[in-house]
Amino acid sequence: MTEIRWFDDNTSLAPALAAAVAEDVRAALATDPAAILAVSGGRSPVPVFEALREADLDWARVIVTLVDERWVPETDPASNAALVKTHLLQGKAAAARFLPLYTGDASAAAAETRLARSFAELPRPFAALILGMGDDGHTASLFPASPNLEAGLALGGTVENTPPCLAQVGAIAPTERVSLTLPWILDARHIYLQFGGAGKVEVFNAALAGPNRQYPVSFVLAQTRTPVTVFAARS
Ligand SMILES: O=C(O)[C@H](O)[C@@H](O)[C@H](O)[C@H](O)COP(=O)(O)O
Repeated sequence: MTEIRWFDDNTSLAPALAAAVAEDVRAALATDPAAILAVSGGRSPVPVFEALREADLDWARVIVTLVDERWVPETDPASNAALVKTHLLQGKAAAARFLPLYTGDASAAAAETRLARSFAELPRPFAALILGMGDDGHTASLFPASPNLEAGLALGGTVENTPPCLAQVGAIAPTERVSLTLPWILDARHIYLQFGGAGKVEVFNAALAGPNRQYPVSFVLAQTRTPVTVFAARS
């Protein structure tokens, strides 16, 4: 269920990934009143966002949300919401509705119930979901160092018995994060995993070997429920 598409660099990868995601959203809008797109933060998605925002879609029927968030307000440079608003929700895509994860609660843990209510109202599944991957094999904010990684992976869990969002603390000091849990990540018609650089290629190959808590992304690659297309840049 995992296809791998190789590119020389992120510059050549970005338009191809944007086109694939746009096609998934378009297909969802052809049958459903709204399409939900979940995206990751970090540096890699920026050129993808800037290509995707120009896609000819009925953006007014698209809901964009995040796969994870650092627990900071949008005024903070670490905010994924700010990244998405700056690079994706511009131009044609400005018409989309945005569902942030940062709620202003004192902590991500305090916001979990509120976030569960927001996600319960979303039509499912996600039309498309874009994941990144860190040098340590993390994806979303499911870090090997997270003390509650097991709760985030919720192996064997379903969207019915697993909260959509869980705080991930202690993984990245000093910022607490909130992450979609794995069952909710997998509740998508199509998952895209994007990464680049020789170091990450090595981590990716290790994660391909099979499910391994040392590389949380491996649980996305090992599952057979949701199609995964990897967009990998060699440099
Ligand atoms: O909030 C985040 O930082 C992301 O969701 C995170 O999981 C990201 O996808 C990876 O860390 C890769 O980040 P880069 O694209 O910057 O390498």
